[in-house]
Amino acid sequence: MSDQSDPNKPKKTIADLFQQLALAQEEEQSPAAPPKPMESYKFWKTQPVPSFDEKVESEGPIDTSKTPETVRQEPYPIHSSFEWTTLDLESDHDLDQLYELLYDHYVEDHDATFRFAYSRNFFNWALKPTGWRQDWHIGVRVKDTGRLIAFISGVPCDLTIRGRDIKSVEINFLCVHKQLRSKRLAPLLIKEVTRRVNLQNIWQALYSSGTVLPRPVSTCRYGHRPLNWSKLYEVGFSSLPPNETKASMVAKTTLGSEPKTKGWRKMEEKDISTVWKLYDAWRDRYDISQIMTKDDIKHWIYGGHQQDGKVIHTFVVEDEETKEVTDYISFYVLPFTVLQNPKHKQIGIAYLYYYASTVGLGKTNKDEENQELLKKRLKSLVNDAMIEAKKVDIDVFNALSSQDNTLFLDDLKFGAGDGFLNYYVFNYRTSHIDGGMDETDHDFGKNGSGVGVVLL
Ligand SMILES: CCCCCCCCCCCCCC(=O)SCCNC(=O)CCNC(=O)[C@H](O)C(C)(C)COP(=O)(O)OP(=O)(O)OC[C@H]1O[C@@H](n2cnc3c(N)ncnc32)[C@H](O)[C@@H]1OP(=O)(O)O
Repeated sequence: MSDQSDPNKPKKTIADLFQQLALAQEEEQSPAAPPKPMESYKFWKTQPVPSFDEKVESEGPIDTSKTPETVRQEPYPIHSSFEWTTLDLESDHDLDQLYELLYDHYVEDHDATFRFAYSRNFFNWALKPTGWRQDWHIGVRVKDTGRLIAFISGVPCDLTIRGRDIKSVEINFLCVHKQLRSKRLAPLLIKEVTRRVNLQNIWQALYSSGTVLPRPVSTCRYGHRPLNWSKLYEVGFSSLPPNETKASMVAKTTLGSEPKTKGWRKMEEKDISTVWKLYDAWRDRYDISQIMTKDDIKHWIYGGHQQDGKVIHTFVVEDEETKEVTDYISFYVLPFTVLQNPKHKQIGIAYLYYYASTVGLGKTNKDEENQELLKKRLKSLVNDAMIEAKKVDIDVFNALSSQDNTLFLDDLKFGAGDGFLNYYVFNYRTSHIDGGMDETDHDFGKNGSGVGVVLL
């Protein structure tokens, strides 16, 4: 039953829900505290990752001994009732099976009121960027029935970490059917994707998880900004804080109806080169960032062929005199399906994606005067992006404490989430990167972060 039908049941907060959904964690935990000693990580202690207490003397790859020729050439052995499969995301059959697996088994809230509503466009965007490889869309099927019961994916994602360029992949959508949990299938999937990536002479990978594993390079916190408070309240997604009324909450969260930044418009194909230049210069601000080619910008930020505006929405600011693009900002959309609610079927969710502004170019967050200007600029860009999000039926706008987001999260009324998102780099040693939280590790910091990558 949904919260809606039981007036005595406390409503979830947005933070609770995302903690359960996106971060797949049971309870709030301090990002600093490993949940178990290194020795208990039966799988991870065998992998080239730093242990929790290891001091970083010099940054760089951990295991450099292998070559594609010395990598195992055949898939790892798997239980006789299962078989490896490579998903063909061009085929409706495989796309449907992936959708069903993730819909039922990826992440859901505890009383199953909300589910991620993955779309074909979303998979095409997330899993088929420039240079994608079908053999990195790895599934496990039941041999007799062909049913898909597990999945893991890799996509190309070259990185710069503290000035050093690293050929790499991003690993995501690791999922095992609920009835097959705790049977060590996850380590098998991870080893198999590692093997297939290594065969391409790539030895590093970026991934994120709500789960604490050895050892995060950084940890960020989610912020959630209601855009349609009444609807969030009606579906049991938001609670009414003490000393507030429904009307006061609506008033507090209402945005203007039109963007205010002068020269604001939707990104067009002709902007790709300029946005690319902005992206590339901007990422110098961060300790870890993704290297993007012009084609990557076309796919990830412009949205490639998906110009129906369903997944990625990007806006630019064009200087009214020079006609130069000076800023861009983007968000992607991944809604929730609402189950068992008489009034609402879906909640629109947006996630802040990449942005850049000439205001911060060539500057660091040590430059106090520029930080003030940048803060003002980002507040106006994000505010306008949220107005655009509202226009496409987004009900809640999410942003992490990564990038320079802490310059606006509090002022733009993002509430801090309860969960943390940990970032990892496989087979690479690097000292901790600032995740945008303050010294208590619980509130947003004030001066940006070192994390310039956004993972889906
Ligand atoms: C160079 C190329 C390298 C490429 C690879 C880079 C690494 C990529 C790494 C993957 C990045 C994924 C990024 C995302 O997609 S993060 C999203 C993860 N998915 C979900 O949360 C969906 C719901 N949950 C599930 O489907 C399952 O619970 C999963 C599949 C998560 C675990 O299945 P299960 O519950 O049935 O467990 P098991 O018995 O098979 O295995 C237990 C072992 O697995 C370790 N475990 C648990 N959760 C995670 C996790 N999120 N990342 C890495 N390891 C994880 C765990 O500590 C234990 O190891 P150890 O404690 O004994 O040591």
